[in-house]
Amino acid sequence: MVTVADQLARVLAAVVALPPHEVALADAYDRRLAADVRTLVPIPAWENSAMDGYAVRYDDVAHAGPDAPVTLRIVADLPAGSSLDPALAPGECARIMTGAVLPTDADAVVQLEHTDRTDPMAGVADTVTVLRTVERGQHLRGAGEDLGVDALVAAAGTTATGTVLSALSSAGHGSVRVHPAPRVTVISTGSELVAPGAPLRRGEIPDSNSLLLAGLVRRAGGEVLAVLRVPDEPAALEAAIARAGGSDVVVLTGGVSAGAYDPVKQVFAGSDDVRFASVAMQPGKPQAFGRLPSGPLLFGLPGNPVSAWVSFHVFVLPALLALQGAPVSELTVTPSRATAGADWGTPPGRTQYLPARMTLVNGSLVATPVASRGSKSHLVGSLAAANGYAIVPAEVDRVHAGEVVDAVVIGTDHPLT
Ligand SMILES: Nc1nc2c(c(=O)[nH]1)N[C@H]1C(S)=C(S)[C@@H](COP(=O)(O)OP(=O)(O)OC[C@H]3O[C@@H](n4cnc5c(N)ncnc54)[C@H](O)[C@@H]3O)O[C@H]1N2
Ligand code: MOO
Repeated sequence: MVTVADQLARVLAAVVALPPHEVALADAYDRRLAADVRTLVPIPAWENSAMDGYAVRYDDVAHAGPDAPVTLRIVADLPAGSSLDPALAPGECARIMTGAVLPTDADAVVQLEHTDRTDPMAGVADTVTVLRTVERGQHLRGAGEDLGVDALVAAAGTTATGTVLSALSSAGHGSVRVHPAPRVTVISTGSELVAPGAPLRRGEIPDSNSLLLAGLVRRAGGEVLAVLRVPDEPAALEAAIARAGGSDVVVLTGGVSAGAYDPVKQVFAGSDDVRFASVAMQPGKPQAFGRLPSGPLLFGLPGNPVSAWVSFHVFVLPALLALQGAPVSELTVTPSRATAGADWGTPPGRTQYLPARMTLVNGSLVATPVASRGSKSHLVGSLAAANGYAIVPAEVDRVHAGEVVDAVVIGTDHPLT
């Protein structure tokens, strides 16, 4: 048997990030940046007002107060977006709105509540009386006070969230180079599989892996090109694989162990392209991985649903992230320490990946098996409650409630509570 680390190393050695392309910011959501992005314009772009009020010369209002009101002549009105730069002589000011560029001659803003013109809808008067003094520079937002020109906004590998894209747009960018979404074909093999909801004849079961894997692929940033279901016949599998030629990744389930009708084994027997491995993990022992001559990476995951779920997180997810340009540091998860919420048994000689409900109890992580029968690979019903998994070393025979274990929070399925 090979170790999980060796199998993952084999997978990652075969993956290079997909070639980047330039897309409009609005089309970049959830993609990874292909290069560091720096500011083209400062943020803020202009020195501007933080308040609705009056742009003044500080010296005019330095001594203003309730007992010493200062009346100024209003010579301009500056809404946000105005390109005007009115000259202000001593005793003059401009009405200004939040976000409008400060006139070159002004060096402070008096908010309108501190004048006798408190009604913003009343139109611009000829004069305004300032009833309170300000600091020099008060209510100004300096050009570049957040980020100057040529400052780093987001590093290569960052995911383009709405937050990141808003920063890139503010930095003067309209488009950005990103790695595309990996295109993935999901293939379920098994003559026992029928469409969800179809009545079951003796021996048949619903094909649940198709939905499982298509969902996980999308969550991981992949684009699901096709979801195919094929019987345990090599010719049918070969036809499905031929259809998947335009994909970056093919994820197959089933047919990778020792069964008499396991088509994946039959199709790739003796192939240099796709290799089979017994990995020292439970679930997830039988694995196939390689690159098809037509280009796509191929993952042959065990058909048992929990095995497929675990195998996805351990091997396919890191590959999908690497294809999208995620930094190396994100490709291997560093488990958290969690307290076991119950006793459970573990398999001999294999690292256990136990689907768990992760919760926070008094601020500390607790990992509780989602199935009373532990990590058995067919327990697909209880998998719906999992939001993480515990990782138990091969040499541990049994986990007792209260012991500390390694665990990974997947998090997005059920928030930690
Ligand atoms: N003699 C041996 N038998 C098995 C071994 C072994 O080493 N020697 N390994 C066992 C382990 S461990 C696993 S895991 C499974 C993996 O089997 P396969 O990948 O060949 O998968 P299948 O036999 O096709 O199916 C296994 C199981 O999963 C169900 N299944 C398959 N596809 C789906 C699907 N799309 N949706 C829902 N359920 C699915 C299938 O009906 C089987 O019950 O092999 C063990 N056997
Ligand atoms: O390794 Mo299998 O994946 O135990 O069920």
